Amino acid sequence: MSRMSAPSRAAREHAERRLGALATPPGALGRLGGLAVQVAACQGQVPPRPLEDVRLTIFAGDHGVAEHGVSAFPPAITGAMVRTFLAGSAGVSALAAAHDVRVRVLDLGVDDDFADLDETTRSELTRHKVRRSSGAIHLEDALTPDELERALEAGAEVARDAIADGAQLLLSGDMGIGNTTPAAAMISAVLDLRAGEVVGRGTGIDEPTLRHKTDLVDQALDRCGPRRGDPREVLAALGSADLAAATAYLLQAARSGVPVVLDGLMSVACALVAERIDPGARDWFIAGHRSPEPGQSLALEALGLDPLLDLGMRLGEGSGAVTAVPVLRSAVAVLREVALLEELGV
Ligand SMILES: Cc1cc2ncn([C@H]3O[C@H](COP(=O)(O)O)[C@@H](O)[C@H]3O)c2cc1C
Ligand SMILES: O=C(O)c1cccnc1
Repeated sequence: MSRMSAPSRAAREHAERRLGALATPPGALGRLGGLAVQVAACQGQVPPRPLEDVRLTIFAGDHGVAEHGVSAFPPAITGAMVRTFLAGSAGVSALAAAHDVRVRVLDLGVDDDFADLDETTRSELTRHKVRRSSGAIHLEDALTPDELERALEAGAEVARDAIADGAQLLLSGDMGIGNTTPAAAMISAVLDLRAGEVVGRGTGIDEPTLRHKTDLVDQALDRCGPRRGDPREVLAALGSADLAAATAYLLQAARSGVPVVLDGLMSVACALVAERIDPGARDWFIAGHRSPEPGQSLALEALGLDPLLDLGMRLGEGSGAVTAVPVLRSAVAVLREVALLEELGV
């Protein structure tokens, strides 16, 4: 049974009336207007509260399929990048610092024991760890049923804890060499497409590698068979611990009535699965940006979401979502602070 409720219709209508009454020509704020109305509807409050507490969770994990020649980079990069997030010096770290977004990285399935980290950092990083790497999806399921349950519970708990601690807006990010392969497989399965329409170049693979990656995704889809009709089976067969946790995180945010900004391919693949698990979740999702990955645009279209930014970014990590945060804050500011036309006294 669905535990999803819709954003407040009363607040939406109130926000639309306020938007229409602002001291601006009708429609002059463009998409900022609709965005402000969406935030007000999600918060159930007009004008909406400023988005002060904004948090990104990066779900990290390795992928068995990455050992089979689908990425331009080796799997050892995943653990190295996790250490870079912890040091605050990754691409997304710079963006998050610029836009006052708190970043948390969690190891759901990195093929690394992080024995070099101090005990506090290590236990915080790995407390939700499900396994080291996930199954190579063209050969075997990514997760056992028990691992899937643990990953789903972890993602939900992370969102619940952040919200209980005051988060007003959540963002989801990813780290895991090879993860554009399971993400493309998940999107292909849900949208019932062959891999050729969905698979993209990820970190920048060449033409022969792209053909090989596409073949492996088709093999994974064939192996999955009719189970692809069930979104949870899609996560277990074609996903990973990190992608399952990210899906549950998005779902929990929606169920708790907190809006989420989506990022690139991985985040949007998880959002698509979340919407299939609990229809209506998408009303709580805001598409931060468009990635050049074809699967990301296909999934956004299926979700009925129009991304805020289109900067050609294909980094992942939550970087596109973080870059969209100032646009969202701008939308909230205009609905809160702009005078009403009637106050002009003309
Ligand atoms: C140094 C480096 C930093 C990254 N940060 C995010 N990704 C991104 O690239 C990976 C997905 O692409 P593929 O499926 O082609 O491997 C993921 O780790 C994603 O987060 C990175 C990749 C690299 C190499
Ligand atoms: O769409 C993304 O977020 C993306 C694309 C390529 C590599 N990493 C992430």
